[in-house]
Amino acid sequence: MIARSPKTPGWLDWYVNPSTPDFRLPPGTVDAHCHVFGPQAEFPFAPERKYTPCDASKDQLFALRDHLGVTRNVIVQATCHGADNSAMLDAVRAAGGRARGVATVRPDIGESQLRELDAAGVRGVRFNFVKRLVDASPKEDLSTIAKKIAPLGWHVVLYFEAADLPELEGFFDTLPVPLVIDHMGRPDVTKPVDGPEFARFLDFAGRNDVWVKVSCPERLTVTGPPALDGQRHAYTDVVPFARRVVDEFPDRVLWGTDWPHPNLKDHMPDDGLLVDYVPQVAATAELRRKLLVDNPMRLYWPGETA
Ligand SMILES: O=C(O)c1cc(C(=O)O)oc(=O)c1
Repeated sequence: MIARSPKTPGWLDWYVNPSTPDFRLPPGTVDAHCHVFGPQAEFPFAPERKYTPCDASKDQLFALRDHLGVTRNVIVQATCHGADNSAMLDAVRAAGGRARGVATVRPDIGESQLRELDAAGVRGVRFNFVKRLVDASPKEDLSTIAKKIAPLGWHVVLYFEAADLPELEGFFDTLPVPLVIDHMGRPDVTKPVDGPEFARFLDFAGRNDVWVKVSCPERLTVTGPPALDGQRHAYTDVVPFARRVVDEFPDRVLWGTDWPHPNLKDHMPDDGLLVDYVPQVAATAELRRKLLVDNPMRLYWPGETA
């Protein structure tokens, strides 16, 4: 019997019964950033984790996928599972080709283990620099991992805060694989969209083989509103930032729900509203097709048709 840990105080569970979005996702849409948590009784959380979440199982993720009209998922290893990828892999395998995974691995991982992950559907590893989520990994270890995954054609998913980009950028430039940036590099949306901090991010994102997820308006918003109670156009302060990224890099942007939304303390988004956010940031049908279908297919299912 596995001892169950209580949730982190103040933890908000994912939104039950999300609304049906007004915006209909195009067929073949990929939710390119979501997670599973446990269930804890089957897949215990890592001892080194910084939070203990609620359970968020693969079946609950697949139910959300079907409700929203999503076709495929990219399931990103959540930090609460450390480098034990079992829950993520179990979900990817169960999706029968309709999911890919992004793993967390240690630098001593062997080639055969990497090949096993690849066969299961993993296409990248995640490097996390957000201090409230992980203890810092030595850069040499991350470089070792990047070198090991390069022959598989994988990429590195980077999660960092905008304020840390100047210090990290030089290191990112040394990584020999495509880079995928979580949550738009977490801009401070109280700063101007044409100000120096976001300009620096756009400059970095403009390099070859850098992809950007225009995800997590619910996490980046300052003014909100939380957009419950029938509001359909939520998170308006984040829209100009995401729109700018979509307009500048239409062929290298990705969208995801971030379900089950770890560590949100003030409100839990209705995932239906996160779908209705899409047409606000991708203004034309062509931009939306690239963001939702063509780009993630090229990165995660190359050679397959949506
Ligand atoms: O901002 C966060 O708290 C967060 C955490 C995790 C994780 O714990 O893996 O993933 C995310 O995409 C976002």
